[in-house]
Amino acid sequence: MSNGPSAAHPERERESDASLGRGRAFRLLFGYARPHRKTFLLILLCAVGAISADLLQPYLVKVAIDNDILLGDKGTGWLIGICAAYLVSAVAAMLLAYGMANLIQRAGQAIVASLRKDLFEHITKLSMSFFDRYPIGSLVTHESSDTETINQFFTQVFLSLIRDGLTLVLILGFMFALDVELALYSLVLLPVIAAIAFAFRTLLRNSYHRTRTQLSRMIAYLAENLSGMSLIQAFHQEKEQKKRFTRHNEKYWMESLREIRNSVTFNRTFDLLGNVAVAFIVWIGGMAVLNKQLEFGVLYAFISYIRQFFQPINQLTQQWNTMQSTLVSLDRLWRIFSVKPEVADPSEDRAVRVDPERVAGKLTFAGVRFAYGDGPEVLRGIDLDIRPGEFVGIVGTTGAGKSSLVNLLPRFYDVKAGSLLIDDIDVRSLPLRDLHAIVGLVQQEPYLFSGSIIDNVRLFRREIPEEAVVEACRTVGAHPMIARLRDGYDTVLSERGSGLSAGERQLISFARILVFRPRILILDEATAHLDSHTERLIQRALETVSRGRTTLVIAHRLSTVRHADRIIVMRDGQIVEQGKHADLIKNGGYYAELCRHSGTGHATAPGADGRLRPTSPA
Ligand SMILES: Nc1ncnc2c1ncn2[C@@H]1O[C@H](COP(=O)(O)OP(=O)(O)OP(=O)(O)O)[C@@H](O)[C@H]1O
Repeated sequence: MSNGPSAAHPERERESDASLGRGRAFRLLFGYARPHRKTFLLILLCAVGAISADLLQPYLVKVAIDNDILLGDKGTGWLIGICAAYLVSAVAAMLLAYGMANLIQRAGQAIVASLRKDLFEHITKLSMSFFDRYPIGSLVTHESSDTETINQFFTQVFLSLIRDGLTLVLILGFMFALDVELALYSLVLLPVIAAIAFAFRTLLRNSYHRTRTQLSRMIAYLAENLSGMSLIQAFHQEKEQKKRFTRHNEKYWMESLREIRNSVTFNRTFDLLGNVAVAFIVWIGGMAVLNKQLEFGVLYAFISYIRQFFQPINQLTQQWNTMQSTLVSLDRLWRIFSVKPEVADPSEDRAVRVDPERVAGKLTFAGVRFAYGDGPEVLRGIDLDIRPGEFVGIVGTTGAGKSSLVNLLPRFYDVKAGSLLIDDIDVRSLPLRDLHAIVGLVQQEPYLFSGSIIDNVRLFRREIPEEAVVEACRTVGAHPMIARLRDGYDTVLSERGSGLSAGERQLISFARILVFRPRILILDEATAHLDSHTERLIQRALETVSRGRTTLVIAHRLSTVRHADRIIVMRDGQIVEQGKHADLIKNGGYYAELCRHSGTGHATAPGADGRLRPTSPA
């Protein structure tokens, strides 16, 4: 009966293998950098200008020494001219370096901002099965620190490659232009420098990784403790947790110290090498000056260049760590970007367009089978027809498959076999936008965003007038509770609406339903203990909201569904009984047993607080 796509080969969510490699990760990065190529060209020009101006200074001093000071025949005017040129080059170097730093920051931040935006957009489109597998904490890290590492790539690694790389090349150019022989002597130490840089590179990388690992362990431990604080206090675990935190803290401290020690040793070794090189050039060059084979100014310029030669090598070596973490971050981001949503919009030729307002709300589950990922089947052949406007209660013990069943309707997951139809149209043929306008959801733990109550009801859609929101809240009975709050509808809720009780959050979700008017309503009843007043409010709100729409209620209290048109009883992924409350009780089957376990008699209807308690199957 299905007119939708076959469920036999659902599109699998694909995660790229690590084998995608760095090439593709870098291509991702350069794709983001491409729109800024003019800025990068400007950065390059600034770098060439700034470094040339910088390196011109020792040359100007050499000219002053050799052509004027030592000869003494050009007069003060000429010397002042050289000094003025020196100052101009210093100011030019400063301004160009300033421009370069600003441009690179601007390009880096812009790239990271668009990367972050795209990543967020991509994540919001991924299916629920992805979120089942992927820890939320990791996604937060990707969105915040991985993208920040990429910014560092531009503002540190890339900057260093351009600035320090060019500096090295230009210094060599100046040195060879001044005196080839002395320039060659200066390079004698190069293999030693390379060997030391190579040895330190491994040391620095290892200590960097150890520190990052310890830091993330400490943060993970901290996050876990903060979210479980009530449990820690209730079980007086403060001392034990403090001890464990101290261990993490000390390990991080030790690793940080070791990292700093390595880095300082590396820097000072380079300083020492620089001084050895200077001493060497003073010796070789000094001898040449004494033998009148070299001008004194050239020796001065060489000493200055040698001093400047070691700094860029040091900087470039230090960027190795950032480069490594950029590669790791890029790889992680690429893996997320390459995940394709398992649940996707139907292709153009398969899509069936409907007017969500005109949907009658008939539901058909035809041979539905479902499992999470490659796990065991949790729905094992569900056949069910629900009339438009019918009020259906779903009951069963914990893990029976109630939530899994209703989660198929908004396509949080797709069936593994069989089909699920709304007004005889397979849900997989409906564009997701239309489907989500048809199916409304009130979750067990309704999610409220940080923002005002009014925005939470109308979900930030400013075109929905305030009056409509107030009207909806009045209808579901949430208005008196909201009116009591200091800022009424403008009260800003904290994270996840933690200032409100579970029942109050559900009332706000009911108001959302009235505002958005879906034709089918799914309610996962709050299990948290509700006071009898809120419970009554919810019961009344449910009656109001379900009027005229097909309603599926996962009930944890029998009283909620006692008057349902039909009660569906689930066990081990199957429907074992269905019918009206009185009939089911009369049949004396599994439902009747559930009622008995929930503390209500067999013969009598469950009382107002008749809750379904988990019980082992009879
Ligand atoms: N995201 C998930 N990933 C893997 N398995 C899951 C997931 N959600 C539920 N399950 C498993 O599927 C089975 C059915 O769970 P489901 O949540 O549908 O039951 P339920 O009847 O709604 O239970 P409850 O009344 O406790 O909410 C259970 O065995 C559960 O462990």
